Amino acid sequence: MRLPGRLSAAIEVLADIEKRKRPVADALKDWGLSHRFAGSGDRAAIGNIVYDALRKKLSHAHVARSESARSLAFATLVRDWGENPEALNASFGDDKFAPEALSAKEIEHLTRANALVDAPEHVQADIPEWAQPSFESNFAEEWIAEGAALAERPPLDMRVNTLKSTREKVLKALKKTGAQPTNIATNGIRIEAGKRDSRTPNVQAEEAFQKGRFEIQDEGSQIVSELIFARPGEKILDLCAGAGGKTLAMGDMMENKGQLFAYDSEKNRLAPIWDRIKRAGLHNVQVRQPHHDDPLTDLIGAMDRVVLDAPCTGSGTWRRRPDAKWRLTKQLLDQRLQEQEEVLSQAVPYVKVGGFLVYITCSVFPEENEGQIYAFMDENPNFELLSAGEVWQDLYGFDKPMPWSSDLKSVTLTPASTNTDGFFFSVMQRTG
Ligand SMILES: C[S@@+](CC[C@H](N)C(=O)[O-])C[C@H]1O[C@@H](n2cnc3c(N)ncnc32)[C@H](O)[C@@H]1O
Repeated sequence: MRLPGRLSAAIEVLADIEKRKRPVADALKDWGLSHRFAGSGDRAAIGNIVYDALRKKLSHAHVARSESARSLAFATLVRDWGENPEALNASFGDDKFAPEALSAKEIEHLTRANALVDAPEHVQADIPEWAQPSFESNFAEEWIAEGAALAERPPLDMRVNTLKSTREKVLKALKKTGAQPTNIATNGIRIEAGKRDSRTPNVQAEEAFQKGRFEIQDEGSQIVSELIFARPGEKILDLCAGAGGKTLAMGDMMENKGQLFAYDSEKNRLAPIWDRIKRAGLHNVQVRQPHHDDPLTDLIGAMDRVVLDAPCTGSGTWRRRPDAKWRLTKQLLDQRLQEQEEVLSQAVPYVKVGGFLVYITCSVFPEENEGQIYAFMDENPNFELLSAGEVWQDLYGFDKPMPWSSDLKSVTLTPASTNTDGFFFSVMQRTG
């Protein structure tokens, strides 16, 4: 397929997503199944147009003066991919798969200079209007830039498993992909986001991945995992372990010594963890599944650290899941806040006196972050907020990009500040 056919396909998929309110991955998969002639390059290019269109849905619609699937797709090509509208029209001439050519009016809109100057601020930031107060309170005058950075394409990040390899060796194995060391995370590797129709390399097909020498993990997630400061020999409960991204990173930091307990209230979420543990060569992880008898009673009062990678809105990952950005509602945020309160109080009994409670989210909303831990400490005066700064300086020194911090203790990573996904990290010590 050439670009005109790919553009038509992207318009079809975007219309399907809008009409049936379905996740983008499902809509793309269905399109692929019903168009088996399309090659992997076509699918990647169509996916890129669809994801880019959704990332900047509001600003594209403002510029194009229409929210239609057609307008979003064309705006993506002109604003993000640098296509010239007249040249696009000319390329449609002999292509039977091309969409209808752009009208003079459409071209006028798409090429208007400074088209976002008169746009409402949340449109400039490409975030839902209801989320504006949260962004403003978190990021002050930087909030539009922070929103806009969450609307860019993300890189592909990997964490080297030091139990099995070194960063140098994995970099060598992935040389042809253009992989480079990450800027902040100690053992991270990054393949920068491509432009236009470029394909992300399938690193999971590499021998180094199959042999457990690296895992896919965003650099922000790697950084918060390092900040947990898991030490060899400790006992640590990962209470919201899910598929085990943080579990694996902690296991590596613990050098396979001590005991890690991985639990999640949703059995299905734990499903990938066994394979991942095995591939990583970890021997010190016990997976505990939900059970009608409490599966964690033996851990009460015994944990050096309890890690809460809490259920959250995922607003820090909007670059990767732009459709979730538009599906999120204030009601869903309120639901997550309730779950976070519950999981925080659930964690308390397992933390030994002198031990640490780590609270992490992949959200940039202060309600889910500082709001939760300060409310928790009001209720639990035997927990004291520590500064993540010291560990940060030990690990990364002073010359790396710095995260946001409203209290100089907890930290918020963002695409605009640390060039990572958005993450919140805080650590509290149990004093009594
Ligand atoms: C952000 S995800 C965890 C991601 C995972 N730690 C990783 O790094 O791949 C949050 C997880 O918390 C789980 N969860 C929600 N409420 C919980 C609860 N009360 N107790 C334990 N797990 C819970 C969810 O099922 C979900 O898998």
